[in-house]
Amino acid sequence: MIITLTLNPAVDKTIYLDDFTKGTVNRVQEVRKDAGGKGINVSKVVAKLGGQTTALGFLGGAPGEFISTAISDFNIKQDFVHLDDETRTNMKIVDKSNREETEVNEPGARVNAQQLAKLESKVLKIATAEDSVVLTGSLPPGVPDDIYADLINKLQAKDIKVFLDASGTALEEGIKANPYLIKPNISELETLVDQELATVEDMIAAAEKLQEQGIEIVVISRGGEGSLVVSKEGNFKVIPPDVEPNSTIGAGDTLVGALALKLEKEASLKEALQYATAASANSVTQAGTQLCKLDEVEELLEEIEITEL
Ligand SMILES: Nc1ncnc2c1ncn2[C@@H]1O[C@H](COP(=O)(O)OP(=O)(O)O)[C@@H](O)[C@H]1O
Ligand SMILES: O=P(O)(O)OC[C@H]1O[C@](O)(COP(=O)(O)O)[C@@H](O)[C@@H]1O
Repeated sequence: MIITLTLNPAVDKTIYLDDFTKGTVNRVQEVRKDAGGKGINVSKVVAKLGGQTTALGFLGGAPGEFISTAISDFNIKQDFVHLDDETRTNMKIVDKSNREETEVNEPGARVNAQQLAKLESKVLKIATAEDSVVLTGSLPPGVPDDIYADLINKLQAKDIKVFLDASGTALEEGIKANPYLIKPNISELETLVDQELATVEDMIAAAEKLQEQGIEIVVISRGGEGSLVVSKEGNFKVIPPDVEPNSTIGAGDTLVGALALKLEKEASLKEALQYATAASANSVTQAGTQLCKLDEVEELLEEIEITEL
């Protein structure tokens, strides 16, 4: 089973308008609300692709209830710690005139030490060596920067595979515990290695350093250009098909969720990359944070190009 941990869930409110202009009144044409936050999206992807998943994390107030109800419709098991403060709402602005996306993410509901300890004991109790755990997303106020490193150490001591997708200090601290797989995008990787990465060679070299340190698989996501992957099974360049984008929010979570699902089912890394790239390409064609659809993902499989580097 794929267990996800979302310390900072969000209701994703996506608004669509023409010619979004800062510093003036903008009139919205369409609005949609989705249950979001990185781990919750990963669970949605796993469930949509037919896998078993449990979502853990913190939820609070009416937005928390919205998320809980929405994900129960997706056949996702859930075991959240409830907070007094409200779960955040993140605004996603899609300008239809140029397809530009602007994200405005709130800091999230504050978590205290007792609530964090309760969540930590849940994940350590539920997860077994047959499971993979996905730790992902920003840290809400009150959570220490080394939380992911601490959890990775404890979970990996139980032979559990841990996937980490985070940014900034949470990622920098988290990789010290050498998770099984990380999925930085280019800017996250540049911050991590403190270096501009202009070419594919630079990106691969940066990922190889992380792999030598002990991370088994480094997937560098590159938006519409696909991904570069460094692993013991080889290094790969993966190119998605051209698709008509609607909202790219959640594409990274889709890549991670589909990879976790396929790798758990003992697909080769190359097969898992093909499937996850089809899933994330399909995800960008859907409105808001709806993510992918199984039948449409299967239709895209033959269009994925994978080259061994
Ligand atoms: N415009 C696009 N067309 C096709 N696939 C895309 C597009 N944008 C993103 N993807 C797929 O989604 C993956 C993750 O997207 P990316 O934007 O890099 O992640 P993140 O949202 O984490 O920054 C990419 O590696 C790619 O496979
Ligand atoms: O925890 P963060 O970094 O603020 O990100 C949360 C946001 O990221 C998302 O999970 C989307 O992430 P990706 O576009 O990177 O896949 C949204 O659902 C959510 O609003």
